[in-house]
Amino acid sequence: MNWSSGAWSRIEGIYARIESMSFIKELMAGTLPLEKFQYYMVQDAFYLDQFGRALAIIGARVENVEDSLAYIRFAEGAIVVEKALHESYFESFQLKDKGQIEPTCHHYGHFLKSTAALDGIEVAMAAVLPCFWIYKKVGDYIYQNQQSGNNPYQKWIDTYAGEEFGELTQRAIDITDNIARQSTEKQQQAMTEAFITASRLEYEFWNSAYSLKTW
Ligand SMILES: Cc1ncc(CO)c(N)n1
Repeated sequence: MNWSSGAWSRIEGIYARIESMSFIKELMAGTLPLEKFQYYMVQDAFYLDQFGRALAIIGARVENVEDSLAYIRFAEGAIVVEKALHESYFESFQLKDKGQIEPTCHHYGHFLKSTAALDGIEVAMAAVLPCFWIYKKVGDYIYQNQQSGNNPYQKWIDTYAGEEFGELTQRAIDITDNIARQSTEKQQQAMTEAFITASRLEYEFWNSAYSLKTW
């Protein structure tokens, strides 16, 4: 069995809780209060900056040149492509100022950056994987189950349910599985721990937006 299949089986409970979160249900129905989506967008702009940097660090550290290129491209994608999505949202939802980074985003972003910089490269890859994989799953879940054809958050849904994001996700899974095959049992366990932590933080990220959590 691939490392990723075993790791995903460890977060099935967390993932099931994500699908049933109020934030996700209301995003899918298009009824999520604008204030909560705005909070999410502002925090996600801070998040993507940190995620992009974590990916760039992995790209710089990984030995295989093809893998290095893949992570450098993921970093570019996180910063450029998603920023464009945010900028259009900042415009259409009248978000003027950048706001400030709140506790959950701060925690998650710094977890990713410190793991990418200081832990083994295999652990760093495992830590960033839920960012791809959970969003892909959630994007597909919403896309397949939504009822209303007139959703103000449709662009967000289409980005993550789209084929392009699916391809990036699969590439990240494959590279991480490949690294896992070259790792010891102990390293693989550390990978799984980091994968679980990041998945918990994905849950908390949406949860904090729903409750508008501040310092
Ligand atoms: C919190 C979070 N995780 C993952 C993604 C997808 O890259 C995102 N935009 N935001």
